[in-house]
Amino acid sequence: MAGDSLNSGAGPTAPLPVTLLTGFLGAGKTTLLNRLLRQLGMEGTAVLVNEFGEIGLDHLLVESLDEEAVLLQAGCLCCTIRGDLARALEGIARRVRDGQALRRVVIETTGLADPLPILQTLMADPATARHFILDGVVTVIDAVNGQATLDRQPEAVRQVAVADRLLVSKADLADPAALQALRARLRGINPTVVPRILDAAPVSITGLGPAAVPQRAAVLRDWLAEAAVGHDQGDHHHGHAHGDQGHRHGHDPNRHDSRIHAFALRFDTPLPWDGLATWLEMLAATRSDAVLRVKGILDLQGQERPVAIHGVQSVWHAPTLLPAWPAEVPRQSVLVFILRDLPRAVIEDGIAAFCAAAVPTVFTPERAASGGD
Ligand SMILES: Nc1nc2c(ncn2[C@@H]2O[C@H](COP(=O)(O)OP(=O)(O)OP(=O)(O)O)[C@@H](O)[C@H]2O)c(=O)[nH]1
Repeated sequence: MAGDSLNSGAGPTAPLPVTLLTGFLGAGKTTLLNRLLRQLGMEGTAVLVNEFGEIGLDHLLVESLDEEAVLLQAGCLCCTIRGDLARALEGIARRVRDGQALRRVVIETTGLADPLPILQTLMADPATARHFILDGVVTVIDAVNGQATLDRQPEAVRQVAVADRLLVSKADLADPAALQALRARLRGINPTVVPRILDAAPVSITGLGPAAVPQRAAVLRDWLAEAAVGHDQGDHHHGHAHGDQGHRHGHDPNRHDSRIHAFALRFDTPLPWDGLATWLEMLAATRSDAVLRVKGILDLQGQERPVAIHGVQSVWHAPTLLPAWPAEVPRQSVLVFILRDLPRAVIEDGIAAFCAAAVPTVFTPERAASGGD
């Protein structure tokens, strides 16, 4: 069963992918959603809209949703979320059982929402985790107000930090220098994602993996390439799991961002599942306050296929075996960490120590599901 530990239970069958669409108040989430819902491939999208305040209006502003839009009860999604969101998703699962051709869910959060409790609900609630899988977190940042929002609002920084895709809106209203400064700041908070400007070009908010269980090699290739961007920010290449101990801490010039940082680690030789899983579980159990999100594609000892893992604070989704390594991508593990007040060296040293001490084992999903031996 998902939601307990990294070694617990097999994944659900054919779960509906869920995209979390965040961004601060007025950033342009609804505008983007309206545009996306008209795009090919977005048919069968159920939209959950959450609002802050007495009267919800956004669901009226989201066009072309018909019966598929569900307005979550007024109230801050991150505060009152667990029951409401789980119930709303349960309703969607019921509709699918009744034969409605729903293919994905988009949750548009209130601008004030902290995305983490929402992610936790998706993964920790057993019934929810059976029917749904997190596809990705998409965060919209307003090019005009983004900097000021990040200065003032810690939740906006968290929205950027945990994002799988960063989309900058209102670039048409911002001057180029300001836009550049904003992009640099976003890269500082989350160097594992390349911010994209929202312009007339087609944009996708789906298949962001690894949580999406990418079935297409192209998705996996793009994810690995983008996550590797984290190396620009003082990362280094790990020759092997217990290799180089050298490291640099991310130096963030923005004081309001400085508690949260994201980086990617890369390992060229196959990792021992037991050592890595034990370390990650221990980390999540003891420092769930500091571990906002972990995601990765792994090359594991004794396993020919890539394995996707992802966790939010102390909650882990069951590891997923992906179809194959794309031909043109070097086989290597990429692990992305989004941390608060936890030095990168703690992660690097912990992984190195646990992997060095691990007895070589063969990873299989069944073995991971049974908790190891
Ligand atoms: N010029 C310009 N205006 C935009 C752009 N994106 C959104 N807007 C405008 O910004 C305003 C807010 O956009 P919404 O899509 O309602 O923003 P939101 O994030 O859903 O807002 P809340 O639900 O209040 O958090 C609207 O007036 C949009 O027309 C953009 O790229 N350029």
